[in-house]
Amino acid sequence: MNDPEVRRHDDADVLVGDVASALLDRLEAAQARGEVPQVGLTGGTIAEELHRELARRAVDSAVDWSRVVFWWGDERFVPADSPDRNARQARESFLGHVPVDPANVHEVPASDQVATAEDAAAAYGEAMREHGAGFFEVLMLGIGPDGHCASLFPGHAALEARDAIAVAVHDSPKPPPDRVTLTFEAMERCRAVWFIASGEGKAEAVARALADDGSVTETPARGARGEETVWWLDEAAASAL
Ligand SMILES: O=C(O)[C@H](O)[C@@H](O)[C@H](O)[C@H](O)COP(=O)(O)O
Repeated sequence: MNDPEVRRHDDADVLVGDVASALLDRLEAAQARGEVPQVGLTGGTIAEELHRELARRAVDSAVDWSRVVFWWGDERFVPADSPDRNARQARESFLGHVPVDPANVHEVPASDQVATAEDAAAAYGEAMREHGAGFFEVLMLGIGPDGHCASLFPGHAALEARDAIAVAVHDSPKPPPDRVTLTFEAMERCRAVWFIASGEGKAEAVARALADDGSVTETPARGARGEETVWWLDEAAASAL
C-alpha cells in the first residue's frame, strides 16, 4: 500500500476534466488487458460534476461501457426513487447517458426493498462477494468538512467494522441519517482509491486527512487506502497543505 499521492489542479473545472480523463484511460487500459473493470462511485457535489463530465466524454472514449461494473462506496437508506439516492443521481447525470449493461450496475438495496439498513448492507456485501468485486479498479470517494468519506463519519462504530464488506450507519450527521457504507477493509482491497475534493470548505479536512499524524476516529478519510491512493484536489481544497 503506497503513500497517498496528491495531484493539484487550478480549479474545479480543470480538476473534473483531469479525473474524467484519467478514469477513462484507466478503464480502457483494464479492458485492453481483457479485464472487466469494477468502479465504485460516490455521492456529493463534485462527484456530480465528474459524472456529467464522464457522460460528455463517454461518446469519444474507447471504453466498452457494457463491460464496466458499477458499485457505490456508500448509499442513503431511503426509497429507490428518492432524489437523495446516490444511485439515482448517478443514473441521471452519467449512467443513463452511456450504454451500460443494467446487470452490471449494482445498487445498494433501498428502504422500500429491504426492511433495514443492516439487511441492505448484508445483501450488498453478498452481491459483491458473488461478483468477485471488492477488487475495484477505482473506488471514488469524496470528503466532508468533518473528514468523513463514504458514510464513515467521525466517532461512528462503522469505523471499527471488521470482516464485513459493507455495514449500516445510523444517526449520520449528514442527512439522511440512515445509510450503508463500504468498510475500510473493503476499500483496502481496491487497486486504487481516488479522493476528489474541491473548494476552501474542504481544505482543513484534506490537510487533516493527509497530515503525518492524526486519528482515523477524528478524520475517517485517513483510514481509506487502496493499493494506491490518489487525492485529486483543486488549489482551494489543497490550500491548507
Ligand atoms: O453519500 C454521501 O453523502 C457521499 O458519499 C459523501 O461521502 C460525500 O462524498 C461527501 O460528503 C462530499 O460531499 P460534497 O462533495 O457534496 O461535499
